[in-house]
Amino acid sequence: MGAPGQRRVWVVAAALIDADSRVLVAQRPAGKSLAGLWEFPGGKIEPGEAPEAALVRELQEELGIDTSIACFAPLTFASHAYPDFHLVMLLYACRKWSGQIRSAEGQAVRWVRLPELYRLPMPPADVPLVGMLQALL
Ligand SMILES: Nc1nc2c([nH]c(=O)n2[C@@H]2O[C@H](COP(=O)(O)OP(=O)(O)OP(=O)(O)O)[C@@H](O)[C@H]2O)c(=O)[nH]1
Repeated sequence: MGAPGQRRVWVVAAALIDADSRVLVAQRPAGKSLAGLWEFPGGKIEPGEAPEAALVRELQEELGIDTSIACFAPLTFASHAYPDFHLVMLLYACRKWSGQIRSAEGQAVRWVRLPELYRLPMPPADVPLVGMLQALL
């Protein structure tokens, strides 16, 4: 459990799923926390922002795609104590978007099948989420 009074950080992320049941992951860039690990695209919810609105914004900023609230199905969440903050991350499944996926912020992105996702190094908060994704696919 997180220490009492530990900073809580709210994050939204998407498991983008293509027609071949592959999932998109992005690599955290050098210089950031958890650099080199593969994560679901997304980011922090801003104060006063609805989670789904934050996800629409993050997917546009990071991948250049357009989504809407109707595209997101709640999948699962992570609640994980990092040394300096407690992460609560809402993960949505998304099979529908418009526009061509491109890495707008220079992150490496990859489409992976489930067995490969189990092998990729991911942030510790993400590890339990992969099993939930497997149940969906
Ligand atoms: N987008 C995303 N963030 C994740 C995942 N797993 C996970 O632990 N996180 C954490 O959630 C936070 C997301 O913040 P962010 O993406 O908006 O900001 P950031 O890279 O600048 O993070 P930083 O402030 O830690 O450097 C980061 O601390 C990141 O390490 C994930 O699968 N996707």
